[in-house]
Amino acid sequence: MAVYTSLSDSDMRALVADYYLGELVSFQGISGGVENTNYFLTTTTGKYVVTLFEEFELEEVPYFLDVVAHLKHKGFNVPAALIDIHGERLREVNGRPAIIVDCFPGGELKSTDVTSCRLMGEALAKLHIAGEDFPEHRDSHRGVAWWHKTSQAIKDELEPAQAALLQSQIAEFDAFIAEHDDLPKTTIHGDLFYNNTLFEGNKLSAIIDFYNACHSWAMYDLAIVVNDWCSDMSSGELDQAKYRALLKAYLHERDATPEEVEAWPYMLRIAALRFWLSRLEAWHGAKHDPERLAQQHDPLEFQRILEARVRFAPSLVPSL
Ligand SMILES: Nc1ncnc2c1ncn2[C@@H]1O[C@H](COP(=O)(O)OP(=O)(O)O)[C@@H](O)[C@H]1O
Ligand SMILES: N[C@@H](CCOP(=O)(O)O)C(=O)O
Repeated sequence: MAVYTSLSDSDMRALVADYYLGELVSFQGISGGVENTNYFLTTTTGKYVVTLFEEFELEEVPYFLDVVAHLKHKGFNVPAALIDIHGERLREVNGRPAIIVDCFPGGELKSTDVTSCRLMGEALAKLHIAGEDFPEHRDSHRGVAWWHKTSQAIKDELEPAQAALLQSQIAEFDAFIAEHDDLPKTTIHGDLFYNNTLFEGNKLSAIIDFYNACHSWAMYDLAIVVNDWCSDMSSGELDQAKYRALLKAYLHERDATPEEVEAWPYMLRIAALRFWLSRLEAWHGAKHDPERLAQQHDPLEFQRILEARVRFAPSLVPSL
């Protein structure tokens, strides 16, 4: 279970007393996520989620809270931090930065289908348009500099063919992006896997977990979404019906420029590489701790997706 920082009953009571949330009724650690500690919290006024940030220090968190506040202001169902009795939205709890947000209705999808892919494509395009005028521009903490550093640091742990694949893909992307530094950017989610959405029946009820948000290429974010929502995880291959539904809905809301069409195959590959690498890093970091290792996502899934996109990367537009 991904509860890295445990909260006792008295910790939680003290926390709740600092908000206008009535009395504590119950709380329970949330399994599922791997980055932060999350608790479901029930009080006499409703249901909430407490998040303790495990990867960021206090001063790094406001950017992410600002992104969510911006999108909420524009009408998206996203988890904005609640304000406490001191007028603050961010505090430290047991040494970690912490927030409380509303708990949204709905549940995680067990798997994606054509309908959910269509809804995601439409919502993602609207998110990208809404993020264009967000004034804070933060680079990704798992962006170009990170994948250079991490691929170097981890290469000796890999099979020679894996290390060669990583290096060749990074070099190919570097060469492409050096010639295309004006590719459209916006505020992106950066980790919009289907387990970061909630659905009520056939309705997308919320988008959560904005802690990989950054200012980056819209096509990179779209590729992150496509690789997770539209891939067969056992082979890495794209499900063409889901893929077409997601792209058609996205492009209906937001036109792609010719440069974005050209960038698309590179983005599919580098987006796969980014998650292969973060999973490899987490896997190797946890390998001496069986409990933590058991919580990690399988790196091989994204190696297979990358290999599949190297074999065949579809174009953005003629697929419709
Ligand atoms: N605001 C929320 N409303 C409802 N469920 C939530 C909310 N925030 C998190 N969850 C649940 O907790 C799980 C883990 O949260 P997530 O933010 O993905 O964790 P992590 O930051 O570790 O990736 C989600 O998959 C979802 O089921
Ligand atoms: N989506 C990433 C992992 C991000 O962490 P999570 O806590 O949202 O699962 C992946 O699948 O590698």
